[in-house]
Amino acid sequence: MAPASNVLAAAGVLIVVFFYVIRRNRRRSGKLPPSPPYSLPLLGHLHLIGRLPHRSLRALHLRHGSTGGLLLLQLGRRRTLVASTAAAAADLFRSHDLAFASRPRSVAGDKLMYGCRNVSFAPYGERWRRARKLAVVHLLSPRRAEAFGPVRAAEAEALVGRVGRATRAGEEVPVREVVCCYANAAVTRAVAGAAGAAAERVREMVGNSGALVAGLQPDDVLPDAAAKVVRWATGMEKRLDDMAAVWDRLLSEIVAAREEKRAAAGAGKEKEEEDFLDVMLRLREEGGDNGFELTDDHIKAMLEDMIAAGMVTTSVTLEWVMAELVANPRVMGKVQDEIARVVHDADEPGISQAQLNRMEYLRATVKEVLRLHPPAPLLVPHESTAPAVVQGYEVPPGTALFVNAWAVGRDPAAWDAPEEFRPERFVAGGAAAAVDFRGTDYHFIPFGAGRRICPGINFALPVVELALASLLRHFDWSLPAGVRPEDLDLGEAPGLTTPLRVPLILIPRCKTLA
Ligand code: HEM
Repeated sequence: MAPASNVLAAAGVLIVVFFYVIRRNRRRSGKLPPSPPYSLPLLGHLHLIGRLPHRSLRALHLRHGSTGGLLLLQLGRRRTLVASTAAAAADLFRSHDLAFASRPRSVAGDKLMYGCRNVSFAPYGERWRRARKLAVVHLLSPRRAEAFGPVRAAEAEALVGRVGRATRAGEEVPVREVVCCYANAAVTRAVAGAAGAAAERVREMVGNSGALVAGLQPDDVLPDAAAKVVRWATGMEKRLDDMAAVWDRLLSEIVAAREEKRAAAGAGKEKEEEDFLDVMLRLREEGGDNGFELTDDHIKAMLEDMIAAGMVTTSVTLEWVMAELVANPRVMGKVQDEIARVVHDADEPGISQAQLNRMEYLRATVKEVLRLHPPAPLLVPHESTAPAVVQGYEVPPGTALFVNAWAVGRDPAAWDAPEEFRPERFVAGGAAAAVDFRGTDYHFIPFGAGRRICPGINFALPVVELALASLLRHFDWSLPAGVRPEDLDLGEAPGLTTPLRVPLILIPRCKTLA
């Protein structure tokens, strides 16, 4: 063949290959959910995510997402599907829950939670199922939540006492600190019986660990070996190892002290008096819980998981409720009137669960806060283990999933006046009176939905409601001099959970205490 025809033939082949590649890419990208156009080598779309990922992701969805509410991002090495509308959340939880029921691997989770031998970060499978069942049956069921009533009542009384002392001393109250102390004590006592100095150490550890798992980690972005080098070079590896060692010392001490006490007490406690640690030790002595292996590491991982998952979320919720109430004095007045109507005997020391159940407006207020400020705005990341076709788009296995509960709670297709703080929508006669957060109303998912829905709802609600009713029954609350409600900064701090950016400081005035 002559050289000129060689060149022509080669050009022809190139043109055919070129058009084949273009067509194939078009066909493939036609099937994948839409993505923002600009992606950088290694980083992918990471440069488009700001300090508050739930806000960045909603902004990206509005510019580049599908009309159904899906967006596909490449976040470093992780292909990530983002669901930002109620319709997308409904489709995922209703039709693809099993495919997306796992968790992406996290080195911080591995190191801090004994190789993910806990519930929250465990990959989907038999081990996760058994660990979750253990926690639900023995700590988080409605019956167990009721049994912990006296612990909650004692801690609510301590909370009122603490605020009362500040009031008498004419001091401002750092709301985050007092509600953290309360939530820590209420959760830690039910989980591990720890009180006083041990509970204080636990509180400090939970705070420090939160900072280490917040934000994007090197292993989210880089291949394993490169991520390890970055963790080592930045000191992250050492910080994680040190933190894991301190947690392990603390949890080992708590477990050993309890084993000693149980051995000394002989037959042990009545079953109703047991905390979660007692139950796990008893089950181990009896030969395990239905095949779930209860090694020391499993027990410590479960304790740490329940304490961390329960304490931060409930205290973050309480601080947000107090912030929204001082920003909306009309709502605060209505909640206080309701409490006064239900608890009319001033000499009654505490507030019973039956009384809390009659406080419809207080419950609606907590719901409205969870709609606007879900403590975990992107839930906990999920990961798919099987291919799925979601709203006609192909999503390959191994894709991480962020469900933006914060954006879903503000979806204008699902909520009237979504940006307004209006608890009335949740009371009888309101547009959302029948809407609940237990996983069937997909436009209201502060606890998630589907298989990985928070199992702690029954435990969390009385903790939050009792503290709130006690704080509002005994005190009037106002902002420090010179700060007007409209000046209050209602921005979030970044992290897996998002407290207020600026810790809330309030002035209480005693209503009922001598
Ligand atoms: C207001 C309080 C709370 C909120 C808003 C909340 C929210 C959440 C959310 C969004 C998830 C992730 C759901 C998902 O991945 O789709 C979760 C998981 C979890 N929560 Fe909660 N939570 C709260 C209280 C609690 C409490 C008190 C406990 C236990 C004492 C608890 C234990 C857990 C556990 C163990 C998981 C992991 C479930 C799994 O992966 O299977 N939570 N929670």
